[in-house]
Amino acid sequence: MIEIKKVTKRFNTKNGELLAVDNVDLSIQSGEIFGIIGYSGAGKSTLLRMLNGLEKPTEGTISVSDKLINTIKGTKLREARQEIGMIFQHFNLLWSRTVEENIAFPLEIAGVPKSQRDKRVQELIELVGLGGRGRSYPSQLSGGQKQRVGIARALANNPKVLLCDEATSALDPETTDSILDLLLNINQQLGLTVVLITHEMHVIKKICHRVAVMENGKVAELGDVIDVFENPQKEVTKRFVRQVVDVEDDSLETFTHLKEKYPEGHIWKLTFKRSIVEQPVLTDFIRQFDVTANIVQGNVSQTKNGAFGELFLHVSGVNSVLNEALTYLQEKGVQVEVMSDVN
Ligand SMILES: Nc1ncnc2c1ncn2[C@@H]1O[C@H](COP(=O)(O)OP(=O)(O)OP(=O)(O)O)[C@@H](O)[C@H]1O
Repeated sequence: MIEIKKVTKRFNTKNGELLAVDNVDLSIQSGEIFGIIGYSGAGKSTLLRMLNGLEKPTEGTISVSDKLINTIKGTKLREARQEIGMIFQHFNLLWSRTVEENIAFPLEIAGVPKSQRDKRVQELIELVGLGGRGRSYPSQLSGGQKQRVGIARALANNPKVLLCDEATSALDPETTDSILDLLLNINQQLGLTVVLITHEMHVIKKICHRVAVMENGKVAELGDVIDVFENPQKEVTKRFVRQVVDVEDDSLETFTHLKEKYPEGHIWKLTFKRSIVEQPVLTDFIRQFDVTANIVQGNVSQTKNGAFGELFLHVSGVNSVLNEALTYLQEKGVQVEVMSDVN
């Protein structure tokens, strides 16, 4: 769907040449939610803006739906852009126009007749959950509602790709989640390809299938979100993963602490990989075996491709039953470490 080949972007500044994007190769599949994360200045916005021709690469090629975005101009570029919607951190709405008029704007530019326009606007208002707010002005809306208008406007011409430039960075955590849920729904309902840039790992964790980590204009790491979370390679990636999961191995400290707190019984450390947490393994384990088990500490993260993490259980019961229970968990694919028999 999107092919970025050997793309470099240099800017001429008064302090000389600045390398913003450095020889990037990326291939983004149709229907995928692809995240690009990096700190300020990493080159994310420049890369995103090259995807709809707002910037031209200095070297390399960019194709979206088989159209070479970096070479086409004029009408051809305008037509190609109708297939690529974009939303922005600060919404970029027209303040003197109502919600309906904002959403209708790209349809007017595309020459869609008024009756079709009105119908499409109403569909979009429903799709983004803004029913009843069509006649409001942007100044009368909350941040989340403004971004919903931005999304409706970006979808007006039925694009194949939606580019999201820090779309939730100006929103509070709860509103961020509701906008991310909306993006996820749109991706599933319409099969839309979504490319988003962010500096928040939470955003990547919640909705992306794959992620590229950018640093100094280069892609430092690339992979399925769950693989990157489980096994970050580069220091920059580890820093991002730490925003949402503590990747330091603090098991020993945890164990010492738990042993003091629970002098009787046993402490088991359960490690879950991928989607196994979603299976009712723990419920079955407690139902089937005559053991007492309490979750005393845990850090399980849900990503788009499954969950992973660790749980510390305090268990007690007859040794033979405990052994059976342990075997059951291991057979279900849960890694169990008996940290020590403390009684
Ligand atoms: N039009 C421009 N002219 C000159 N330099 C630019 C221009 N646009 C971006 N840059 C520079 O290119 C580098 C990459 O910027 P870019 O905005 O792509 O990074 P970013 O990762 O999106 O960061 P941020 O989140 O702060 O926007 C920065 O050093 C920036 O100052």
